[in-house]
Amino acid sequence: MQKQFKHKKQFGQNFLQDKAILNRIIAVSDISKEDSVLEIGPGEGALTELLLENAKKVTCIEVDRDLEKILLEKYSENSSFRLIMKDVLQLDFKEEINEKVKVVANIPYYITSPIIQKLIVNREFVEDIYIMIQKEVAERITAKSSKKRSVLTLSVEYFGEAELLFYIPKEAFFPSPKVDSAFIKISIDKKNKYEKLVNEKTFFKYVKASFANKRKNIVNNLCSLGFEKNSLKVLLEKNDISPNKRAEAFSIDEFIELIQILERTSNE
Ligand SMILES: C[S@@+](CC[C@H](N)C(=O)[O-])C[C@H]1O[C@@H](n2cnc3c(N)ncnc32)[C@H](O)[C@@H]1O
Repeated sequence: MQKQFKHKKQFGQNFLQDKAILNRIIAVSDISKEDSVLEIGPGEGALTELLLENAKKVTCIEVDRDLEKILLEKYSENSSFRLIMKDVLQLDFKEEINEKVKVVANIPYYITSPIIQKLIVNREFVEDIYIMIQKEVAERITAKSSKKRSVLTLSVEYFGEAELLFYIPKEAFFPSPKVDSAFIKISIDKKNKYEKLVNEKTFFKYVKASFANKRKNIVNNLCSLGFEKNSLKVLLEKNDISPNKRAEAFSIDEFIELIQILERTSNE
C-alpha cells in the first residue's frame, strides 16, 4: 500500500483537490503547446499533470525532498517534465531557466511577496505570471483605489498590471487552510513605461516614505525625506494635489507625476 503523504505546515502545503478549479486555472492561464511553464511548488503534481497536457515544457521547482520521489514516479517518463529540487528564492534564472517562461502556480503563501519580487527582478525570463495567493493579498495587489493599496500594489503596478481572475474557497484544498484564495494574473510591462519616467530607486524611495505611516497624509509622510512641511504644502497645492491626500488615494500615474514634481524641485 502506498504511504500517505504527510503535509507540512512550514512549507505552506495546502494541495488543490478540486478538479473543476484545476481546469479553470488552465482555462484562464492562456497556455499553448508553444509555451514553457514554470510551476513553483508542484506538491503532489495535481496542477502539473494538466500543465503537461497543455504546454510544451513544464519546469517544476519544489523544496520538499519528500515530494521528489512522488513527482518523479508520476512524470519522469514525460520528456516535457523537468524537476528542480530547490528553494525557489534561491533559483538562478539565468543558470537554471534561461528562457522565457509563463509562471503558473499555486504558490506557498508564506513567501508570496518574496516570490513576486523574485519574478519581477527576473522579468527578462518571465512572460506572464498566473498565481494562486491568499484572497486578502490578491485584493491588495489589484486594488485600484482604496485603503487596500500598499507598497506591494505599487511595486506590481510599476512593473506591470495585476488582475484578479477568480476566487477559490478554502474547502478546495487539502488540508483546508484558514484563508480563502484568489487566482491572479500579473502581466509584465514589456515597454517599461514607468521606469522610463522615474527610475526604480527613486520611485521606491518616495513610495516607501509615502506609505510609512498609513494614517498620515502625504505631506507628513514625505517630510521624512527632508522636505520642509509648509513649502511642500504650497508646492502640492500649486500643482493641484491636495496636501491632505493619503498615499493609498494616489494612482500610480499620480504618484509618478508627484515624484517628477518633487525631483524637479529638489534639483533646482
Ligand atoms: C500551496 S502548495 C501547492 C501544491 C500544488 N501545486 C497544489 O496545488 O496542489 C505549495 C507548494 O510549494 C512548496 N514550497 C514551499 N516552499 C517552497 C520554496 N521555498 N520553494 C519551492 N517550493 C516551495 C510546498 O512544498 C508545496 O508543494
